[in-house]
Amino acid sequence: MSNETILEVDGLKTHFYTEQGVVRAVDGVSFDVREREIVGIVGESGAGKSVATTSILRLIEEPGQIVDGEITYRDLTIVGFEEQDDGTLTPREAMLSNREMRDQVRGNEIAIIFQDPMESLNPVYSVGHQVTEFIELNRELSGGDARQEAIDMLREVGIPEPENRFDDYPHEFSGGMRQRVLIAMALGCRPTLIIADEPTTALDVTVEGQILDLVKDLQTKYGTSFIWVTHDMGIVAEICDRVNVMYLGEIVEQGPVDDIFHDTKHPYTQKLLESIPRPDRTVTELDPIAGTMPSAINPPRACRFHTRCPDARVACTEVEPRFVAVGNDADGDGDEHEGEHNDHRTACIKYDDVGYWDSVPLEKVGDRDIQYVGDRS
Ligand SMILES: Nc1ncnc2c1ncn2[C@@H]1O[C@H](COP(=O)(O)OP(=O)(O)OP(=O)(O)O)[C@@H](O)[C@H]1O
Ligand code: NI
Repeated sequence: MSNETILEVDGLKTHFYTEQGVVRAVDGVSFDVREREIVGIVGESGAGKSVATTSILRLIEEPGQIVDGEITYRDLTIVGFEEQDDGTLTPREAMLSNREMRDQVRGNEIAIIFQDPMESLNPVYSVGHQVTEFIELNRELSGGDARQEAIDMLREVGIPEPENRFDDYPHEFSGGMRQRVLIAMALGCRPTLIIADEPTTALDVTVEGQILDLVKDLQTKYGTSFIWVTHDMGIVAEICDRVNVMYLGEIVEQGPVDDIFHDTKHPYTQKLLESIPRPDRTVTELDPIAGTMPSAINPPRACRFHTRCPDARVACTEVEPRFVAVGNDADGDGDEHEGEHNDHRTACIKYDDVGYWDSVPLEKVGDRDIQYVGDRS
């Protein structure tokens, strides 16, 4: 069974023009979302996960700008450019206006849930009022019908006695309950896709587990697709169907969750997997990924992960990795085309025929030697 693709992101670049330089927050990212699936975006802080998802809703603010790529939602062009004679890119005619984004896409087709419910909920209005208003804004429901729908949705997300809690204010709810309210709000608009940006990060593990269970149930019941942003591979394992692993503005590996976990290709993905919290290890025992993420203003050339990669060789500082299909070579004949029928892909030159294996490991050459390697970027 293969579900229809509803969202397609192709070569997206979103940059921030700051005094320090151009922050290449999202730098050529491609992925898609199909009907009824939960797609993860995972990576460390600063990888570009939030910038990528806010780009989808066209909520990027100054000094940020979407500078290249295509984003298509069903037959709607959220982002699209055409090249002018002088080589510059200008928005295509078909690209939705800001008004069309507001009226046709945001809320009613694609809804977003943020990490901190207190930022999304207004402290001076009751929870019930806010859910009702949001539903009125995004659906053809008003007055008593919207109120009833709000109550139904609050019940649906597990708020006990929603009629009695309707007039309570956000501060009268616990963190987990507030997160449920946001899910009720999003769901009440019957969107096709919900983008959830680390919505369980602030919650304790038990409450987080309850929210994840709730989302899985609702996803099955309503058939909503999700993009789930997280830094935690454990959460990816729990709820995602497919996942995109992001590092420094790029996707380094993508594919079905089973493949990513059991046939891991990219060394960065491997590191993320090793850092999953486990009951038998305390937080301080987690394997941290060595070093910190370099700046997105001057990212390392060629493979951006080479400065922290345990497997890095000189070639990794020279050759820009291509995104290659890495599906199982089931018959072991080394047929490189076999993988093209599989949607497991990675951007690591180990899996491309560009000289990685003949190259000298970086640890065997001093840092200074690297600077003399010809710049190919
Ligand atoms: N308004 C802004 N101005 C300048 N740089 C920005 C702005 N917003 C984001 N960035 C930069 O873009 C990069 C990606 O940020 P983003 O928030 O998408 O990361 P993230 O993967 O969501 O991280 P986290 O897990 O911490 O939420 C970072 O280098 C960040 O500093
Ligand atoms: Ni973020």
